[in-house]
Amino acid sequence: MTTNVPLVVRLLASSVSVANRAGKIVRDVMSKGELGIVEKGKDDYQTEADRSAQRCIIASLAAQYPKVNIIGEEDGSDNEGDVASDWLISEADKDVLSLECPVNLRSVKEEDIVVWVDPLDGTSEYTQGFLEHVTVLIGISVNEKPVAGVIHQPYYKTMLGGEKIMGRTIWGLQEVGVGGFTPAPPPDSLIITTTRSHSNPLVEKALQVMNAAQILRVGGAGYKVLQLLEGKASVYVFASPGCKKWDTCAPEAVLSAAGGQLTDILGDFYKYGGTELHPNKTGVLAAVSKDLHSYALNRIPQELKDALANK
Ligand SMILES: Nc1ncnc2c1ncn2[C@@H]1O[C@H](COP(=O)(O)O)[C@@H](O)[C@H]1OP(=O)(O)O
Ligand SMILES: [Mg+2]
Ligand SMILES: [Mg+2]
Ligand SMILES: [Mg+2]
Repeated sequence: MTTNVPLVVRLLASSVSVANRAGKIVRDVMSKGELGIVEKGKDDYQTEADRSAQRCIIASLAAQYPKVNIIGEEDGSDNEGDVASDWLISEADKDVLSLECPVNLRSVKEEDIVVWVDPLDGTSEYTQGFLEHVTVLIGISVNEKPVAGVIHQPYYKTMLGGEKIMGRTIWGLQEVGVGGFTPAPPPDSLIITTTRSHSNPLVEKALQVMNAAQILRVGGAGYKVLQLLEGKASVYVFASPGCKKWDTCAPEAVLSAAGGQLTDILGDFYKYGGTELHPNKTGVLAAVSKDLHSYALNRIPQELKDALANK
C-alpha cells in the first residue's frame, strides 16, 4: 500500500508522474505556437510553457505534500488562481513506488525536505527549436543534499511497435541508482559538454585548459547531465554564474546516484536548504566518475577559480 512506502520514495514516484504531465504541457504550448515569451533579464527568458509546467508541478506536489518546501524557478506562476483539474496529478509511478528506500532516508519527514523545480530547463533552446535539449527537472533534497531527482525529456522519441512515443523520464535515488533508461559507459577520449547560449571569456578559458578531444555545446543543465549518463560526454564544465539551485538539484541527484559527481568549479558541493541563495555563483563542474571529476578539477588553474570566487 502506498501509505507504507517511505515519504522520499512516494515523493519521487509522484514527481515522475508529475514531470510526465508537465512535459506534455511543454509540447502542447509549442504545438499551439503561442509561446508568450517574457524577457526576465539578459539572455534570460520565460515562456507560457515554463509558467504552466511550473503551476502543474507545484500544485500537484503541494496538494499531496503540504509541508514540503517547494521552490520553483518561475516567480509568481503558482499563485495565479485555480489550476485546471487535468493539471492536478495524483498518480505515482508504480516502478518507483516499489523501490527499497535507503535506510538513512526512511524516517525523513515533510518538514525536512526542500524540492527544487525547474519546469523547463533550456528555455533559450526551446524558443530556438533545439527541442531535444529541453528537460523538466524536479530535485528532492534532505538536509541540504540532493538525494533523489527526476529529469524528464519531453521531446525524446521512442518507437514502440511502429508507434512513436514522445518523452522519457529518468530518475535517480541515492544508494539505489538510476532508472528510466540504461546508462552507457563514458567515451574513450575526453569529451566535454558545455553551454551553447551563456558563454563568456571565463567559460572559454576553462574549456581551453581541459585539453579535450571534443567540445559539445548544448543547452540546459539537465540535458548536459543526460549526455554524461549516456556516454556522449565525460565532463560538464561551466565556469560562470548563471545556473541556479533548481538547475542543478535534480541533475546532481541523478548523477550521484549513478556514481558521478557535480560540484562548483572549486570542487565544493552546493547546498540545497530552503534558505540558500538561488544562484550557483561559482559555476558547475560535473563528471561521470569521481576520478574524472578530480582530473578536471586539477586542470582548472587557481587564478580562474579565484576569478569566479571573487565575482
Ligand atoms: N545567464 C543565465 N541566465 C539565466 N539562466 C541561466 C543563465 N546561465 C544558465 N542558466 C540556466 O542554466 C541552464 C543551463 O545553462 P546553459 O544551457 O547555458 O548551460 C540554462 O538552461 C538556464 O536554465 P533555464 O533554461 O531553466 O532558465
Ligand atoms: Mg529560466
Ligand atoms: Mg534551468
Ligand atoms: Mg527553467
